[in-house]
Amino acid sequence: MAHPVPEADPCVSLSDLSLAYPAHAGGRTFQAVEGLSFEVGRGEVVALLGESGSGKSTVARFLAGRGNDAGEKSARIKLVGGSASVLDVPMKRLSRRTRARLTAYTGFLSQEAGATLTPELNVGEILMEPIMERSKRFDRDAVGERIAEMMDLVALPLAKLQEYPYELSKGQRQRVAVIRSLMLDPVFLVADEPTLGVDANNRPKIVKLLQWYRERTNASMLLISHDIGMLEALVQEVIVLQEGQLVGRGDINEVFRHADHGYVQLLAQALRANAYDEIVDE
Ligand SMILES: Nc1ncnc2c1ncn2[C@@H]1O[C@H](COP(=O)(O)OP(=O)(O)OP(=O)(O)O)[C@@H](O)[C@H]1O
Repeated sequence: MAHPVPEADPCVSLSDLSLAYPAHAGGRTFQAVEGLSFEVGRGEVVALLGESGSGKSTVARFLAGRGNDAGEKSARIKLVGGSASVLDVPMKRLSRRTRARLTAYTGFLSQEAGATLTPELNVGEILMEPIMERSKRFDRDAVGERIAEMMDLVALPLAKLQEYPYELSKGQRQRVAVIRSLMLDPVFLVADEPTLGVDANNRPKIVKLLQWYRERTNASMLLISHDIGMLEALVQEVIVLQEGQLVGRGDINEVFRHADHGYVQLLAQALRANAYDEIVDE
């Protein structure tokens, strides 16, 4: 049985990978990703960019080992071509046990994670839950200190630990979700739009938390984000998808400066209009 290797380099490797959603309601299998090849080196932060429906979340969920998590069968992601490995674990036909081992090392922040916090738990319980599920024996003081440090970084007062999700603002809920995704010290973090829907004042706090985490742990990350502040602060390489295929890839500045694909040019223009100049002018 494959065991995840936390120090694997590359941390993620895809070769000609194709992913599909199963046929349902009389429809046909839908191929969401086609012939995708890239690597994420150990300690590297890669961003996946692309328009809505280009396959970013599908890739993210699959690589985080959560391709089968969705309740409905129709939302389960199938590897239908090529190969992928994460922390040296081949992703084809993952057994339940191997998947559980892998997800102990890979953090996942789903899109709109803040909206899916368990309503019956207070923030303290929500943050402790991943640790409690793993083992009842842990150093409470050390965990408490880490939670306090992360709360401080994202400017959440400790009093919030007693509050329930409905008592928090959307941005506060999202910050709690980001902290939660880091609670098990993932060596590989997959984050789908971590700052989406968070107001401009609070977005840099999430960026700061992820930067702090990376500096502390040298974790590898796959980020889906069109947030300039986040790309600028964290990302070395970008991968651009369109209709499930790779249409641009490389150093963030190079890709946008020398975009030879129509969509990449459009994306670069859109990002530039949102202060991307700050990056390219450096
Ligand atoms: N559960 C599902 N069943 C069938 N098709 C799906 C399912 N989820 C997504 N898709 C399809 O797969 C394609 C890729 O979707 P995906 O969510 O990965 O794109 P995305 O780039 O993350 O989009 P967004 O930026 O809007 O989140 C889309 O055409 C989408 O309609």
